Parts: sequence; structure tokens; C-alpha cells
Amino acid sequence: MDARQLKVEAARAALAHVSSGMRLGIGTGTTADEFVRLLAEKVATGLTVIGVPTSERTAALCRELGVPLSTLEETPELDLTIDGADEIDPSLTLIKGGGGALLREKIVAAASERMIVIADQSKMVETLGRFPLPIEVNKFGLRATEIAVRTAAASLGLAGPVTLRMTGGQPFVTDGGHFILDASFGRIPDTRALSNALFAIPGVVEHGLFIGLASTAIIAGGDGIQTVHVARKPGSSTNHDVA
Ligand SMILES: O=C[C@H](O)[C@H](O)[C@H](O)COP(=O)(O)O
Repeated sequence: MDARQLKVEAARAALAHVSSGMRLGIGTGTTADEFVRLLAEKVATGLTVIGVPTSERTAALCRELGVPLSTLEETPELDLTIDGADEIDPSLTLIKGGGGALLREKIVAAASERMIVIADQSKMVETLGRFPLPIEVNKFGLRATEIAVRTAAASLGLAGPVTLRMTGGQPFVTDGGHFILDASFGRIPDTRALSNALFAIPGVVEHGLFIGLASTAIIAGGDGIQTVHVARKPGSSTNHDVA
């Protein structure tokens, strides 16, 4: 089975968790796109859900395929979010944001009672950090924020290139109008400490560490589907420590 087929299989397994009447957060990326395609087939044959998309890209695909949409303003509490990830560790802490949608993805996931992450087995890792960590930053003070990110990481013993994400020769701009720094720190042994250190920097809008948000992972591999469950942690809606 090729990588795309594995994504389809993970998405298909996730669809079994969706039932009529649900308010559904809909993720972003190639895996989430497969989910949208399968969801649209179900909607066409009578499934009634209302979707809240995590990006303009996902919204456009949903509209094209006839998946009914709402906004988080109109529907601020969701039953379930289904989304992909760039990396998943055994506790279901994630790195997300490879497609630049991390801010809306995290807001939508935090507004959902449950989050299911779907992926092919290549996304599973023992320790997060092989995939560069996306950090969404305000355009104002970009250089100062970049230096602060390096300094915060260094205080935790982390180092490595921090690069401004580019597309077509221009800085990549998120749906929220921000830039993204991709931080290649390597293994991140303490994700909570890095999360707190990044949130202490004023120019950091959000980062791609999703801690305590996903309660189920559906992982497709050559041997079939593996489902992993963890308890969603209290306070995960804030996704950072509350003093
Ligand atoms: O910003 C994008 C998202 O976090 C994606 O869910 C993540 O990058 C995984 O994308 P894909 O399913 O294309 O590997």
C-alpha cells in the first residue's frame, strides 16, 4: 500500500467515529483532505454533520464537495475534531503545522470535546523533533522574535536552525496573517517546557506542539490499522500551564 492509500485507510477508520448531528472540526493537510473526500461521500448519502474547517484550504475543499460548513463563531463548541499530524509520540503529543494551519487547528481542537489524529505509520516517533517545529509569529519584530526563540531553546539545551518559511520566494503567510519560523531543534525531550518557554515570547502567536489535545490516534500501516487511546488531560483546552 502506498502512502496515499494509508492516509485513506486512516481517514476511513476515523469516519466510523462520526455520526449524524455531530459538530465536527475538520483538519488540514493531505491526510485531512482524504477524510473530507470520504466524509463528502457520506454526506451525499444522508449523513448530517456541520463542519468547522481549520483553514481556508479545507473550507474550499469542503465547499467544492458539498460538506456543510459553519464557523467557530457560529458553532463555538464541537463534538469531535479529526486532523492529521506531522509527528505523533506515544503519549499522543503532536507536532503540527507543516501546512501552516497550526493556529486555527489548535483553536478548533481545543474547542472540541475529542480530537482524533489520523496518519500513516511514518508519523509515529518515540520522541518528537525530527520534523522541524513550526512556530507562528507576528510579522512585527520578526528578527527579535527569532532571536528570542533561539535563546529560549538554548536555555533548555536545544539548538539548531530557525528559518523563516518561504513560498515562491516570499515569506509564507498563514490564514491569520502571520509568518512561520521552522525550528530544527532535533529531539525535544520536554515538550511542556519548550511550550511554556515559547509562549513567554510576546511575538510568538502559537506553536505546533499539541499537548494533551488528541485522545485517539488512528495509524494506518502495512499490517492494518492501529488505534491508540490516551486520557485527555485536564486543562488541555489552554494547552499551556496555568499558574
Ligand atoms: O498545518 C498543517 C497541519 O498541521 C497538517 O495536519 C500536518 O502538516 C500534516 O499534514 P499531512 O497530512 O499533509 O502530512
